[in-house]
Amino acid sequence: MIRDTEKLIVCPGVYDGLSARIAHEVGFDSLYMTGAGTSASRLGMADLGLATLSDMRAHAEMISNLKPNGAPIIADMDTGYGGPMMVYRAVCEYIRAGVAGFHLEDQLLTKRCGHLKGKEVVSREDYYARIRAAQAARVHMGSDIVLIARTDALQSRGYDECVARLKVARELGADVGLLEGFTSREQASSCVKEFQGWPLLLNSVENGASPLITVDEAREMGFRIMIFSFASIAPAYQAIKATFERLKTDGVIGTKGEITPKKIFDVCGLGDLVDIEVGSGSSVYAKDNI
Ligand SMILES: C[C@](O)(C(=O)O)[C@H](CC(=O)O)C(=O)O
Repeated sequence: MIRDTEKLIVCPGVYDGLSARIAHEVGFDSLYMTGAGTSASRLGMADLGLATLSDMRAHAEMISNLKPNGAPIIADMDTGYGGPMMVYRAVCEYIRAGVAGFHLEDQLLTKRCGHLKGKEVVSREDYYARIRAAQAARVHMGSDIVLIARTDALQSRGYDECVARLKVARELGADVGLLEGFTSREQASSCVKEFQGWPLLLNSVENGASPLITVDEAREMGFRIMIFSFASIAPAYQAIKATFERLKTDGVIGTKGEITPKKIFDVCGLGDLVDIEVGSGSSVYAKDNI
């Protein structure tokens, strides 16, 4: 998609099957599987490098295959989960899982969310080794999976170091760049100019380390992909907590009447599943009997 359009691709962050289904229901062209959200939903753990390749790959595979041939999924690949061999393996696994694009960063394996303090990055050479391994994997697999080079060096090493790292990542074959945690709009805008002709991705984390930049502003600046990492996990937290509090105090959940169990199952593909069953000649799940 990034190779076929000049438009800004807007990806809501999804963290589980239901949030991915809701993104499909609303009709987004592309989705982002957040690592922070995967860690929270799959492990119940903070985004501190605890999710393994197996956790991430399994989650990405489930989300990517909810709608085969549907909106492509960009998935977080964190640090690549080890040295170059492991990065190579991670990319091969994401390709087999049906992921359309992934971002690979330069934080230490003991990483943390890009919007926390105290981030450290590996040396330039170690980072480039990760990018080379990722590039080799997709070449060997004959895959067009999109390689997004991310740097988290801004906090500890400054803007110029980020630009230097991304320039080499571009030379090594990365399709897209991601400078994590811009501290101002001016910085975000000048970064796009710096890399004119090479697509940049903007990670929007409301209430995170960066100023709020709207989709229109990002488009105006020239970003080509925008992900909203917390677009489902933050509102889910808010809504679930408010509901649980109501349950505790009032003894009811209080959901609107139209939110029936069937409504939720419809969002989760009930119609398509029944079509498969009926089309196969079975009447167990007939349309008028469910
Ligand atoms: C983009 C990110 O990698 C994610 O997991 O969604 C996180 C988001 C976050 O935790 O704020 C990141 O920016 O590191």
